[in-house]
Amino acid sequence: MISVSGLSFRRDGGFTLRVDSLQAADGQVCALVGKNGCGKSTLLRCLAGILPYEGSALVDGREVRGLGHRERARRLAYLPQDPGCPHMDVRTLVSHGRYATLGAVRTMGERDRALVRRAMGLTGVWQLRDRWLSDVSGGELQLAYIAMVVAQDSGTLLLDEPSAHLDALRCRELADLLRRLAGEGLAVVVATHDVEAAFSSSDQVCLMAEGDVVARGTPEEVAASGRVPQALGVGVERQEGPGLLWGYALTRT
Ligand SMILES: Nc1ncnc2c1ncn2[C@@H]1O[C@H](COP(=O)(O)OP(=O)(O)OP(=O)(O)O)[C@@H](O)[C@H]1O
Repeated sequence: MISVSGLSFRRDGGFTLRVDSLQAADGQVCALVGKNGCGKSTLLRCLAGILPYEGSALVDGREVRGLGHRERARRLAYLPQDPGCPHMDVRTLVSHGRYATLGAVRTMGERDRALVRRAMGLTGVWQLRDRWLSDVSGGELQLAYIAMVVAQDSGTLLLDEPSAHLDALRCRELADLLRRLAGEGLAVVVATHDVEAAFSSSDQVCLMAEGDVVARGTPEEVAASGRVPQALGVGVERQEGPGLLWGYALTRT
């Protein structure tokens, strides 16, 4: 669980992130949405303990910046926007999700191997497990990274643009996976430009603009807030009917 109060972070260039209050409860998916440069990644990096924020960001009631590396990895799994393409195969990358919790010898036990297998199964990369990362597609690489943070088996997932390279069907499958993980008790915070998915498949939407949270609540509340067109440059509208992929669609403002 994540609980933010009075958090701020100021960059040298003048950008300031200000989040008065934000809760991401266990069992819930919280989506951060907003235009390029509004501060989604900056907020996630603060929550991950990477940026030196002021104010408070608690994970499971403990201040993030005060946590040691292992304790943080046990409680939080963070997937950055562009994690890179290291020289290793898919299975090794996914296994990295376990490393922070291994002992000094760094040997995986049966539970670790089971978590890695399960994460590869859930994300659909099991059949790619022996492929080099340089030899998989952009979307497959993205899924391998998602498997890595799922394998970490922490209570909170912080995901920065996890659907960025995924095709339309896999975006839907990812949304279902995040819901499933939340159903298992995880708190999931996801920064995304997939606005339809964010509104259709999250418990809470956090709408950001220029470093501020301008609306926060259930998708229905945020959609009805009147703040979406200015913050996103597009509107969102509930849609109903058989065969639709998402419950919300984008509209022109
Ligand atoms: N390393 C950095 N040094 C200086 N300024 C930065 C750095 N990273 C981001 N910024 C600036 O901080 C602001 C917020 O950036 P951030 O990456 O948090 O936005 P974002 O909402 O995640 O954007 P996007 O949707 O494009 O990924 C922007 O003005 C950006 O230019």
